[in-house]
Amino acid sequence: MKISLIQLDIAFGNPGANYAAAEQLIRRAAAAKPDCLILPELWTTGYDLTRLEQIADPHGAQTKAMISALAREYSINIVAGSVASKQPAGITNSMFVFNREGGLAGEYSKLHLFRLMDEHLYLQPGEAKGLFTLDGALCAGLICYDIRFPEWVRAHTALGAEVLFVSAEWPMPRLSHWRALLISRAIENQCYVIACNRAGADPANVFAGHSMIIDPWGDVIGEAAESEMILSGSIDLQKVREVRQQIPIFTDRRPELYL
Ligand SMILES: O=C(O)CCC(=O)C(=O)O
Repeated sequence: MKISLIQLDIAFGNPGANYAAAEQLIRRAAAAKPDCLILPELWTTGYDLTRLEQIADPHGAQTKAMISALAREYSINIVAGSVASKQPAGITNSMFVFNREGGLAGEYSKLHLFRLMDEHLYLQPGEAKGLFTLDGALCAGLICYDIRFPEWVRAHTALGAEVLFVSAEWPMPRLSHWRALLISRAIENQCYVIACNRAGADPANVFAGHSMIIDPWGDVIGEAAESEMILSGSIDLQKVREVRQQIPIFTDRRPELYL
């Protein structure tokens, strides 16, 4: 499975510019015929939280229409990062996943809102897991701060997820945490981690880039620099099965004693 990560530099509070830039990069990445693309977190608005009421995508409709059409046109799977999606009960930070036919394969709303960046004041948290299937592989979607919660990640891999797709707007000052947390999640869950961060800066933060592809042994098989770019790499699900057989942690774990 060939994956491309679109490490977009997001225009602050400007959905029009971001839809156009993302479409251009998706078309460029799709020309190389990957099996799957992934975008970063909140890629239509960035962290312009105080204006989300005006700029969030109602029901994610514009995002879904654009990504579904591109997935179908190129016959690729697209993990559409996350966008601010305006629902009757509030605004969620939601990931939409489309399959090669352009059908909605999954939907996940960020469960852990990041207080340090005031997310809890403007967003409603999700309440459900982010499992979905792409080309027969069971995958999980996670959003940024979620990777600091190993028990949440395990809730997905204990059900069989073999690939974790992480979309993020992770700031530069904690780049060392980003790398260590992602590598740890890959090692302890013996799965692939495909983590797409944004590039660039907004009025409050400089973001780290460094999108990563990590294999089930914890080896980094691809890592972006800081600026806007497309990172590509291949994953082989057989490797997940081999590592899980070699060190059978899912057989040896004793969850009944962990509470
Ligand atoms: O956990 C962190 O350090 C960064 C999290 C974050 O930026 C986010 O969830 O948006």
